[in-house]
Amino acid sequence: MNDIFTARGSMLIAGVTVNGSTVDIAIDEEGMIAGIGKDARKTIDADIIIDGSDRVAIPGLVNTHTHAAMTLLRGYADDMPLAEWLSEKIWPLEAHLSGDDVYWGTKLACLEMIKSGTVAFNDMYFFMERAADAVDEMGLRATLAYGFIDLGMEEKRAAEIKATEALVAHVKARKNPRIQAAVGPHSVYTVSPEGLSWCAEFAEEQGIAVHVHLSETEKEVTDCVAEFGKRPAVHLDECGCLTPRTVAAHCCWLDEAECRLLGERGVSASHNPASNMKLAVNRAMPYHWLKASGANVCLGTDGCASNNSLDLLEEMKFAALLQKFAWNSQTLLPAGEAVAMATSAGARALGTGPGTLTAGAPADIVLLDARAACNIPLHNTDSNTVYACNGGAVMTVLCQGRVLMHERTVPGEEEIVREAAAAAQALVGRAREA
Ligand SMILES: C[C@H]1O[C@@H](n2cnc3c(O)ncnc32)[C@H](O)[C@@H]1O
Ligand SMILES: [Zn+2]
Repeated sequence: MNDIFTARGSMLIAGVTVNGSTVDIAIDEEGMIAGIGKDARKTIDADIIIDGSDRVAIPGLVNTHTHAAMTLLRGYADDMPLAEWLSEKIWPLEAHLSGDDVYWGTKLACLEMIKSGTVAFNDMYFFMERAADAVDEMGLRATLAYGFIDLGMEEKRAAEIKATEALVAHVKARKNPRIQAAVGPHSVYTVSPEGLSWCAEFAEEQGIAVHVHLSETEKEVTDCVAEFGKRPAVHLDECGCLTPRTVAAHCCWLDEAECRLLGERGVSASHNPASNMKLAVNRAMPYHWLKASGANVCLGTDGCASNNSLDLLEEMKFAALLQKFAWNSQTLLPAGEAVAMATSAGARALGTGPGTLTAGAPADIVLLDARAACNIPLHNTDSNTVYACNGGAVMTVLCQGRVLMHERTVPGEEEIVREAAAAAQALVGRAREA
């Protein structure tokens, strides 16, 4: 079994179920899908064969908003409103974070994401050079942003600019095609207009993404209107932060005009339903307005302190249910659209390919257990994937044709669990002593 993690060459996933049909998926030496269909095995001379019988293949899932290393803060502070949660619990603990914490926290996040079918994620946090080490070793794709927070202070802004420039230079120097840098202005309530404008200009100059929280709570909107005389999306736009390279997380309290603005600017809007419900932000993303506007609506989990897991299969169900419930519409966000949010829309947001199982696409593939109770009967793959299954049904995960998990085994799992648990305990200990 170990060979499959290190073996390189062409690969065949034989006799796997895709959208109700039994097909082969051929993968070339570059990790691209060479062919998919009944005759796909003829397109390559496979070095490795994975038995796809009793498996359902779906595209790899893409988590478009998280703070990966917050796995270490899982369960540390629950059942609180966002402003108090951040200022009284999360930020005081994060003040004691070390680079090693971020390394082990991100390794744990990668492990959890792989185990639940995620192949790519959009991350915003601190000590991101160490997050890059973790991603490198775990084999997923990631877009990494330093969480830029200047709180309106010029001195702090200079430090945040330095940290952002350093991360971008570091990621570019690594030359790992799976890892990209982004600029991460945290939000309109933690970053000054000068800071937001610098982030927008630097991202444009570097040709990289902008990752920002937007309109998560009603307080964010009322405070923004009181301070700047405009709503958050308009404010971000005037600072240059709304572009086709932007991923805006949450978007709960956008009005209809702001949704149109996001559509006009080609923004990706990341829906994070579990975090929004847990923090009781009291309004669901207006998916119907964003969809009508042409914005690219994708899916995220947010961090493990507000979710408290990183399972996009669960998140698809939360999204489909929350939209129906909040907007009183049984037809809103059907299963097929929820799958597209977590796959093709996510891949578009992060620029990682089409996010589909098609010839010429990167072989980012998840094999679900077709014999698991959640897949019996298999009338409709999208329905079972969204409404019945969770990450426990994921058996095998490939990213760019490389096997990251097979038959639920991920290399190095025991060490990651042990070291991440120790890091979390030591972090809380340091904060208590301070
Ligand atoms: C990068 C910083 O962002 C913080 N964070 C984590 N979750 C959220 C959220 O839902 N809204 C706003 N900010 C959040 C994280 O703790 C870091 O400090
Ligand atoms: Zn967040």
